Amino acid sequence: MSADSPILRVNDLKKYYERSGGVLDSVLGGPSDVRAVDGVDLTVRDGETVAVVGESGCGKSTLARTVLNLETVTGGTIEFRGDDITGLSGSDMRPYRREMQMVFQDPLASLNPRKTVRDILTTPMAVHDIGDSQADRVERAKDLLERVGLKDSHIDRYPHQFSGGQQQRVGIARALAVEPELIVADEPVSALDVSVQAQLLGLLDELKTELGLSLLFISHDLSVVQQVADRVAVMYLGEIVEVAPTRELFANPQHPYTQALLSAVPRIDPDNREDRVLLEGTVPSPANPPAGCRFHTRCPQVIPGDGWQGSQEAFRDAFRFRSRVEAGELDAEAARTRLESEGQDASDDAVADYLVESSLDHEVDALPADAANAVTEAARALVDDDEERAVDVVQDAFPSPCAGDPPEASVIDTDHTAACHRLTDDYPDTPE
Ligand SMILES: Nc1ncnc2c1ncn2[C@@H]1O[C@H](COP(=O)(O)OP(=O)(O)OP(=O)(O)O)[C@@H](O)[C@H]1O
Repeated sequence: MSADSPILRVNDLKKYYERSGGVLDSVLGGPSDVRAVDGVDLTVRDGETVAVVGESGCGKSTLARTVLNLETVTGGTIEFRGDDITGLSGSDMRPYRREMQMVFQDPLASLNPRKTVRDILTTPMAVHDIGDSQADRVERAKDLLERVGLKDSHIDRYPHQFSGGQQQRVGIARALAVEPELIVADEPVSALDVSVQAQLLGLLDELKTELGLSLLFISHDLSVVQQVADRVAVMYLGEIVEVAPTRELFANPQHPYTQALLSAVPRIDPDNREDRVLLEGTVPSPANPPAGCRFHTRCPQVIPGDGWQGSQEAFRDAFRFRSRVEAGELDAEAARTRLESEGQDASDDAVADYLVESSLDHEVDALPADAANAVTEAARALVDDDEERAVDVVQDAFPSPCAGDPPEASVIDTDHTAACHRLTDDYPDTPE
């Protein structure tokens, strides 16, 4: 191991889950893998807390587990202090298991209900030859309990005899029992009340400083991340889209996804609510991620193709329509049933109009004339049950470079990179 190397470095890390082929898969030409983590580069330096944030389903937990070799790696490498530990298991992984410990989201589920805290803390010590005797290990366990804010007299309690916050303290003590260098904490406070969260975040920070620990901290909650992290990596659909020192990320977010996540945090900049960016819809399936920039289907700043005559807002509206057609979300028959049940005109023209009106934020007339025609034509194709033509029409009418090549990471500042086409020279800011 080299002391100069970062404690953890992952390079182009991939974790794909195989999907078993169902009926739908055979129709669609075979199952595609779930690309939960898809080419992640990430470094944790000595004594640093790096947070990974993103919405549910972005692959954060999979990244945490894969880094610890708790999942089989599909591709890429994991280095601990410069040693390649990719794919190690059993006795080869054992020395590293001691150095890299995990704290889980649900403390109760992660603690054996039939064991006392004494067993929970001393067993891993015995496994890793820590302590000269069982008596020594028990003394260490008592010290640990005090260190995490519990009492040494708690040593003979069972997990269910503690509150949620206390259980998580036991979970942290267990991780510390083997004197690790790195803790990977997966949503360690999200199951707890806000006041308890604050206490535990304070504890983690104290322990980090006292023990010189490094932390990889997984969270969906940016207000939590702001309190604990030195650097933040923003994850979307299996990829890291932006990395920056925490203060820099909050002050100067560059990726539209980061901007949207930040604007949804109630505590940040409450006087500036008009800047709020709505993050629409949910994360697309990692079995079939969008081409190009994976965020483009939800991105408020999706770049118009050459020749677009309208505003950015109008393009966003038209592009959202395109994405919904591509995703098969516009159901002409359901629209017809609805119109019929409401006693309204349910002719083909009326159904097409309904599909258009219910999918656009603004009146269709607010689009440039060609675009309005394309939207109407695609809706008519859907009414005619010709989805393929509808997709062709919207793709021809509303091209975007964001749906082409994936964006490369641009360097914004020291330690700050973001991967968005808008940040490259090829696509300077489009005027509103
Ligand atoms: N064992 C598995 N088999 C198949 N797919 C999986 C498996 N584990 C996770 N996935 C899929 O991988 C993707 C990423 O999941 P993951 O739990 O890592 O995301 P996350 O960002 O941690 O979300 P959450 O906060 O909800 O746990 C999801 O689409 C999930 O359904």
